[in-house]
Amino acid sequence: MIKVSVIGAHGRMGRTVVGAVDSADDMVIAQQLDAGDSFDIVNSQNTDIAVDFTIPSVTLNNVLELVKRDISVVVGTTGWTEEKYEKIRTALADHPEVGVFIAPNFAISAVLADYFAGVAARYFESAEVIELHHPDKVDAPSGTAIHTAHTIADARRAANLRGIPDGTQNDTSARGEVIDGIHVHAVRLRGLNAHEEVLLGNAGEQLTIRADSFDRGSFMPGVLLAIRNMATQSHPGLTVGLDSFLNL
Ligand SMILES: NC(=O)C1=CN([C@@H]2O[C@H](COP(=O)(O)OP(=O)(O)OC[C@H]3O[C@@H](n4cnc5c(N)ncnc54)[C@H](OP(=O)(O)O)[C@@H]3O)[C@@H](O)[C@H]2O)C=CC1
Ligand SMILES: O=C(O)C1=N[C@H](C(=O)O)C[C@H](O)C1
Repeated sequence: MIKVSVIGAHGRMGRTVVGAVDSADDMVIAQQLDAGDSFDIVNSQNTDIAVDFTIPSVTLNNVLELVKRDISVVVGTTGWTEEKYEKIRTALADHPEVGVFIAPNFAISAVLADYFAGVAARYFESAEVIELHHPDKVDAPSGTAIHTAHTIADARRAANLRGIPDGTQNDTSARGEVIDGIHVHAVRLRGLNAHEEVLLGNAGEQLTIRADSFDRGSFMPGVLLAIRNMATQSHPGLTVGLDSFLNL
């Protein structure tokens, strides 16, 4: 049995992960931690894999605490930057057996939308990303949309595409946040869960790639896949993105 400790266990995703692990034949819940709880109850004897679904401002420290305890981690929390990844790589250098896996999105629909956006982006003059979420989300734009913007930008660079046409001359705040040259727009609406649209345009044509997660159960197959891969295969170091485990 894979012993799984959940950090952020009382949150929306944490509760869903606890339920999914409880229902899995090959896993058992070890410890459940939430805000204010000490990491001292988590150790490499009682925990094979820790799963972190907390908040962007604390997740790096949580991961560093777990690495220090020689525990591999699956992370779904958002808010990651290259600087934060580097801090994890540095910490992992002293723990060569330990792995940290971070996924901006565990839903297969979102992972494929990001992948398809990377395939399509080189063929279109214009590209923009719209993410739509429940209004209780603390960060904007979503981690997924930031990742997709970088995917599109990488594809455009590889294809030597020029800048995206945009004649806007007045205050550009209505044009969303520009991430790696790609405009990203965030909608918060009661009734929504997690949704993303990638709009790609040429003269006279448009391709829309859309992924919808209607409930948090959509993330669970990906979370369980990541736990199993991290527990049963050797994945030392830092791995980012569920596509790493999907043979795309
Ligand atoms: N990768 C993916 O597929 C997905 C990622 N997410 C991301 O996961 C994260 C969590 O989302 P969600 O569950 O909706 O958020 P919630 O706010 O519902 O849950 C976060 C939980 O973490 C707790 N928490 C806060 N600080 C700490 C700490 N230092 N140690 C342990 N627990 C702490 C919070 O407690 P308290 O409320 O008391 O502060 C809360 O219970 C977000 O970043 C979200 O974007 C969400 C869905 C899918
Ligand atoms: O907060 C959420 O709900 C979600 N957060 C992640 C993100 O910011 O991309 C993943 C998914 O969109 C749900």
